[in-house]
Order: sequence, then structure tokens, then C-alpha cells
Amino acid sequence: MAPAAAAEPLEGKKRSVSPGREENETKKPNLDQGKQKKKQPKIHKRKYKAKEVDPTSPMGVLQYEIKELLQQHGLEEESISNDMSSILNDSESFNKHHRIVENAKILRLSSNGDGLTLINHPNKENGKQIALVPFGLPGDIVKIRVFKSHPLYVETDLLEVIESSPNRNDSLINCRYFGKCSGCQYQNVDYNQQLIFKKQTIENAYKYLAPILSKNDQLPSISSTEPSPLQFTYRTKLTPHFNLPYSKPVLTTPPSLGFGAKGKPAWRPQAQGGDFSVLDIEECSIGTSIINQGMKNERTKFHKEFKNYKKGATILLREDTTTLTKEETFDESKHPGSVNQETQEISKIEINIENDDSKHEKLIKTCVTDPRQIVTEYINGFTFEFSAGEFFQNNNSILPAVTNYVKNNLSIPNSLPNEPNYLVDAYCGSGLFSITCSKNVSRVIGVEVSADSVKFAERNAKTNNIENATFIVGKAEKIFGSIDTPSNRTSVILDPPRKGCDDVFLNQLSDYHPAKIVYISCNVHSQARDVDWFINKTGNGKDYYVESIKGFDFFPQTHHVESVAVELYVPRKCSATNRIIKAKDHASVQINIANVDEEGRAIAGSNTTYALAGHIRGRGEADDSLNRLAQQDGLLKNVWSYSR
Ligand SMILES: C[S@@+](CC[C@H](N)C(=O)[O-])C[C@H]1O[C@@H](n2cnc3c(N)ncnc32)[C@H](O)[C@@H]1O
Repeated sequence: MAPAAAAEPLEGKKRSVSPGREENETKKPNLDQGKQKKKQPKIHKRKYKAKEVDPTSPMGVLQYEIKELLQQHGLEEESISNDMSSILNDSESFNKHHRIVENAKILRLSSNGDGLTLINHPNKENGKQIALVPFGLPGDIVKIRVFKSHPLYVETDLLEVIESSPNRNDSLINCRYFGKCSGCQYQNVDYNQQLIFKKQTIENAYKYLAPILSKNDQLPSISSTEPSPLQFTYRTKLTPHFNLPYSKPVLTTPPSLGFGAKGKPAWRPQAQGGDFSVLDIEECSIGTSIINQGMKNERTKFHKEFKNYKKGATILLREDTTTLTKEETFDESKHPGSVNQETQEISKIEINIENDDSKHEKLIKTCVTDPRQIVTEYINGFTFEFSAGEFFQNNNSILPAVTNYVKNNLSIPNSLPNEPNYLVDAYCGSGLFSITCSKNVSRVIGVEVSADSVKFAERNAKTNNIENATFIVGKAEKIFGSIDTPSNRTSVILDPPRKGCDDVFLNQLSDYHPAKIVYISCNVHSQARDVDWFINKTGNGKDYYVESIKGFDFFPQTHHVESVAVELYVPRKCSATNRIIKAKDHASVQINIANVDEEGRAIAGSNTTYALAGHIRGRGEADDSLNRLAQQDGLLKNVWSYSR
């Protein structure tokens, strides 16, 4: 399938020769004929340049979605393709493509939260075009304007919703910029439905990017998405930005300061923010109150100082929390933050808390703008400090649920009481999971590429009286050089950046052969790719199966979803149970499993019961291997049983 790239409109673009000029040009007689060969004027045809796309990026995933739409509607790629050369070089063709289309029905959502529809092709009889419609919801009938063409799809602006999707409820919209701002996609969708959309995103991600596991029916059903306790005012970090024109004219009015616009939609005329590519935004309904106060302060400051800037910039707004007793007063010199431009005082919000801990009776929230300043967050009774500009999760309200879930999934099955467990936290940042999961393990080792984050991980371990954690600065694969914990007693947490893990790391992880892997990801598509590759392409991958996959809604109102996948290693000696677990028939099954010794006998005390919804495919395969064991020494009933 051709990679995605855009065709820019002809208007406003410099072109050396307009389409058809060769024919229209009046030719001068060549007086020097015979002496010198006259150079013919060159026709510079604009060429379509295909850009390489990462298959796990939204544009990469779109290629899978297009393929699926084609299959579902019995279409060939040829019938939806656009002739990019003619669109680029022929203004008639350009205008024919870039048009208004009425009554298009949104068929589904893309991974990016845009609607997808099929419209009639402007050039091909019975041909179709796949159109991306931002803010379109499945079931909507819409009027759209096509403004950009690509080889296999077009981009559009939503002009009008003619008939509403059952999922559309515009009265839920809580933001005056919704419909123009690129930040939120689902403000007009009931929250429970948003969670369903996110579950579908995870299902699709594994279908597209974990093809071997999907084909072999080796994936569990995706669990329901964990809601965020806060659905608005949850973001503890925002980064509004502004652009300045390259030509550097003396600006008399401040440029827009805010977030990127999503095309030029017209369906919500009341949406504010102006019509530039960066919208002028004064408040953000998903930001916390103090972040919004900081945004107001920094805007006022920017409006006074914008003439001093030579180029565009991004402003950091990061929430900081200080805890004080009732008697203590807030010391501004120790907690610099965004300043109210009228009063010249640091903006703060005080929250009184009622608890028995006399040390923490009020919380003071401020908004930090210096990336090097240290900020503090509190999660599940733990304190975390980190540099404002470094990575830290930015929905504090869901972190207790996520960290508990990860901790509960780290336990190694078949453990005997008092057997030591170890934890390796690859991509550990400032120690969020290392510290919140440290209680039930003998030792934790964290690795992180940012030396600054490691400095804070060490400091956070100390602050929280965690004595069993050590941290290493380096790339994730560095951990395998220094790791000395027994792999069959070690669980590994992976929480890489959006691009996921690289092959070198996954191969080393497989060679190390840990007992359990809990993979947390802000890009479920790279996670699905990595899980498929790890299980099917690495040396020991076949020893693992995916026990569960669950989404966590870190970003309500947006299309983003965080996913946690749990991979479990089944010891080879449990070959019979290994086979049972890897089998699947979508039934809800419970299995009692025990480790077996060299002779295949159950090892006392190693029994574990698994609730294995969706892991058994027909009794046949399981029964065969178990019957063989049973025949050897009548072990069947002792080793395992399953019930529905
Ligand atoms: C998504 S963050 C997770 C951080 C931490 N688990 C948390 O939740 O706060 C990914 C982290 O991986 C780090 N990182 C990026 N590439 C890395 C690599 N090759 N090896 C180790 N750490 C890396 C980044 O600096 C960042 O702190």
C-alpha cells in the first residue's frame, strides 16, 4: 500500500510553468538556427513525494484502516486511488477533487478519533474516495469540504452535521474551542461511550499490529477501559505555544497563543479561538484549575512582551503541589510559580484536606513555568519530585488505579510462600512504578536514559523510605549487563516512549527470560507490534502468552488511551499446562495448574488457579497432552482441572 503524503493545492504555490503552457506558448522564429541550438523551455512537473510513515503512527495505522474498509466494502485499491500527478499539475483536476460533498455517512472512527467515510470518486465511475472527517462520529450524516488529497484518501473539514449519530450529544461540550482545537475529539460523546471507543482502538491495534497472535487466536479479549476519576480538569501539564512569521514584520498585535487548530471546520460556528493554525486559547477545560490560572497569567505577560520574541516558543505550565500543616505558611521564595500580572503575586490554590495526618492539612497548588524547577506530586501515599520539564504522567487522578493494577499483576504464579521476587523497571523515569511497586519484592532495579530522572528516582526512593531500589543511567538494554537477579523470580515492567521498544532490547529481554512482563504504553500500536514480535520472533518468545490487555483512560475527551499488557512466562516443565493456557476457545475457564517435576509429578505447594477467560481452544489439544501425562502415572486429576 502506498505511504501517506499530502498534495498541496496549486493556488498560492510558485510553479515554473503552469499546466498546458507548452501548447499555448507563441514560438519566436529562431534566427540563429544552425549556429546555436536553442534551449527548449523546461516544463517542471510537480512530483508527488511519498513520505515514509511509521506503521504505529496515526498515519501508519490509517493504512490498515483503509485496507479493512476496502475489504468490508468489496473495493479494490485501484477504485479509491487518486492520481496525484494530475491533482498537482492540473488545476481542473485539483478543483474537481477539492469540493464540497453532501450527505456522507460516517462509517467508523480512525485511531486518531477522526470519522471515516466513503464518498463518490470525482474521476472514476463507480469509484470511491476514503475521507477523513475530524469531529465526525459513526452514524453521522455530514456535509464536508475536501481540502487535501493523498494517494488513498482525502482530508476534509466538517461543515455541517445533517443527521446526528446516536453517540453525538453536543450539549455535553464543555469548551468554547471544541470543534476547532486539535486537543479533544470526544467532548460531545458520553463518557461511557468514550471508554468503549478506546477499547475498540486497542482491539484494532492488536488486530493490525499483532497479526500472528491475532491469526493464531492467541490474544485474550480486551478488558474494559478503566475510567479516569476526573473527566475534566485533570491535566497537570499543558504547553501552549505561538508562531512568529518568518518575514519578521513588526507585529502590532500579539499572535495567537494556544494549541493547534484542526483544519477549518464550520459545523460549530460558536467555537472560538480564531482561524489561524495555532488557536488563541485562554482556558482549557481538561487542564487543572491552577494550570488554567497559570495560562491566564502567562498570556497576559505574553501580550506585554510579545515584541521581544525573535521566534515562536512553547510555554511550559506544570502543576506543583506543596503540603503544609495548618500552622505553616506558604513560602513563595521556595516555590516560584506563575505570577498574577495584576497583583504581582504567585498564583496559588489552597485545598484543605481532612485527615488524621497532622503533617498534611492543606495542599497548595502552584503553576511552574521553569523546566528546571523541581515539582512535587503525591500518589497513593508516595511523594514524587522531578524536574518540571522532564517526563511525568500528567493525569494524577488515575495514577493510583494504574500503579495498583501494575503492582497486582507483577506477582509470579506458582510461587511458594516466602520465595523472593525481584522487579526490573525498564524506562523507569523518576521511579513511579519502581517505588509504588517496591513493597512486595526483595529488590527493584530501574533503568532510565535521562540522568536527571535517575537522580530524582534515587531521591524519591529515599524520601519514601524505599531501601530495596537501585537505579542505573543508560539505555534500557544496559540493564542486562548488570542484572544479577534470577530470571525465573523476576518481573519486568516496560514503559517505553511512544515509539516502543527496539529489537535489540526485546532480544535481550527474551534471552534474560523473566517470569513476567508488564508492558505499559501510551501508544497501543507500538505495544501490539512489540508483543507480537517478542512472542513470535525472539529466541524464548514462545514460552510466553498474553494474559491480559487493559486500557486506562489517561486522557478523557481525547482519542488517546494508555494500555497495559501482561505477558506471562510458563515454565517449560509445565508443558501440558503451557499448552492448555496457549489454547483458546473464548470460553470462561478456570484452570488449576501446578508445576511438575522431571517425572511430570505435581510439585507440592505450587498450585495456582488461573481465571482464564478466553484462553482455551477446544478441550482436544489440552486433553491430548494431559492424557499422555495422565497415562504415565495417573496424574491428570492431580495436575489440573478446569471448569466453566
Ligand atoms: C513513558 S516514560 C515512562 C517513565 C516512567 N515509567 C513513568 O511512568 O513516569 C518513558 C521513559 O523512558 C525513557 N527512555 C527513553 N528511551 C529510553 C531508552 N532507550 N532506555 C531507557 N529509558 C529510555 C524516557 O526518558 C522516559 O523517562
